Amino acid sequence: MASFVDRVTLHAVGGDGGNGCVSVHREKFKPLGGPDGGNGGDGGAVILAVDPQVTTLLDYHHRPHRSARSGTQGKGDLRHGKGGDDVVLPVPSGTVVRAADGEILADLVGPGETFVVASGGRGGLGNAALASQRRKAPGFALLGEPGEERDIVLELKSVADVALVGYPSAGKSSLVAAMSAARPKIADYPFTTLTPNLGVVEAGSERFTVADVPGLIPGASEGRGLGLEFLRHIERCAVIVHVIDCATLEPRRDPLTDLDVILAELAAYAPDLDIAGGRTPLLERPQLIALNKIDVPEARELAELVRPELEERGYRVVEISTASHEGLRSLSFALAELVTQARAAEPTPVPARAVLRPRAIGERDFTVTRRGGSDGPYYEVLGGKPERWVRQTDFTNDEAVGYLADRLARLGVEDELLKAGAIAGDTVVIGTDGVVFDWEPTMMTGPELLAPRGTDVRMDEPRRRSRRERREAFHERMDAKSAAREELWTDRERGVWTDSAAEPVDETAPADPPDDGAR
Ligand SMILES: Nc1nc2c(ncn2[C@@H]2O[C@H](COP(=O)(O)OP(=O)(O)OP(=O)(O)O)[C@@H](O)[C@H]2O)c(=O)[nH]1
Ligand SMILES: [Mg+2]
Repeated sequence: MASFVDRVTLHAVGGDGGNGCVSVHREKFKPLGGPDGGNGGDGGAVILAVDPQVTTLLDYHHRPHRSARSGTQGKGDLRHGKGGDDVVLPVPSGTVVRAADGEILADLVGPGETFVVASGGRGGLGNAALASQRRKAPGFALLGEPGEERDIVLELKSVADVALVGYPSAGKSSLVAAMSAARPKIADYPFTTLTPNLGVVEAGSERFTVADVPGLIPGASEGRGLGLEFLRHIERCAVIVHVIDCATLEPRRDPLTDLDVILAELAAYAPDLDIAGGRTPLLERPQLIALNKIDVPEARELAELVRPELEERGYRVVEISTASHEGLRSLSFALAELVTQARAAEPTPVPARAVLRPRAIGERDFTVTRRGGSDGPYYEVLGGKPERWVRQTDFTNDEAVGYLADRLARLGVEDELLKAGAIAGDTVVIGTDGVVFDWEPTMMTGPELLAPRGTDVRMDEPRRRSRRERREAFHERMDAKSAAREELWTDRERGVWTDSAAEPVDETAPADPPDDGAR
């Protein structure tokens, strides 16, 4: 028996970005040729795309690891690296993408819908691209970033207007085959159908899709007989048709009990409320009963027997035979009517798309947090740019490390570190992967540490004091001087004379702190 697959875990890895190149132009009689290292190519991404031709996730069950190619390195003479090609994985419409923890990342409904599972790393800039007025010949290049790596769960929830539900072998697949051009597998053993078969039905001017859900058995809502997997497919269908086998010879089964069993299962199943079309409880959707196999005489008798009772319960009942095609016409017109009503009630029964979470962290922002570690406090810097820049840095190259420091300072990371209370020598961790630094502020002199970057207390003109203030200061100095002198004389009289007392107060002390070579 083929394995039942409409839920798979996919491991996707984006391609790495190629490294930038460090190179200097060489030409005869041109000694200073300038930098000409090319950029690395970007890595390819792994992308899911809805493809109407694809109906199952079976491929990903067989090959769950998918990765895109890396970009190549830049080369001298301004040759840029080649980008890695994206890997586009076709998935059926109705594929729900979840993170490993179950959170819904995307709901892919309708052709052309895409979702980037793992983006490729950016290529690093070569030294030509890093050259600027200030830095004419960079002796370094940026590293390519590693590609993103992500595990996701793909789940197929079929998208159709009508879902056919019922016991195994009730004739659901036969009905799809009889009403549409679809040719599903039909056999007289239970669970022939493992993934839904989709067919397009035309009734007059109406067109709608019908899906046969794999057979349901008692306990399906608790997971018996893969029931939960099967029930999932009904979530998005607007109309439900109960296909009931009137010719079954199994003991303890008759149309009425069969219906009750299935209804109980549908009632017990609580669908996801966060996907497209999953908002109405299953049993509140329009339903119709198809009593099947009336080409068998006993079945026709039974159908006629139970029909009034079902109608009494409020159901619309159609007697059909997928073998003789009896009743199929009236069934498809009845369905067309229900589908039209459902579409009118909810203008978009299947919303084109619901990507429920926008992509990752904002690029501009970063945070600096002081944390207590086992060996003393450290400062954690998180944010798209700082983390990316660290990944791009070749730490064996001092110039590259200096460039990183400049970039971080320009972004304001140093200011924030100062504000958070960091001092030189403190441990700074950038990114969740934890690249650890002993922080050395780019300028190490005193005043800069006391004031934010770009402001230097030494540059601040001291305020010119008012005449009164100056006079007061003068008097203060004079008072101090005479007091000191008096003290000196009294000390002399007592016969104590010390060198230090000889210089009581330095009158010439400037108002500003002395420039004692702090630079
Ligand atoms: N006589 C008769 N046999 C039918 C009719 N419809 C289906 N069958 C038979 O019933 C058996 C089961 O049919 P399927 O269409 O595979 O049933 P199913 O409901 O899709 O079954 P699962 O996929 O196992 O859930 C097959 O042997 C069919 O030939 C009918 O109208 N009359
Ligand atoms: Mg079937």
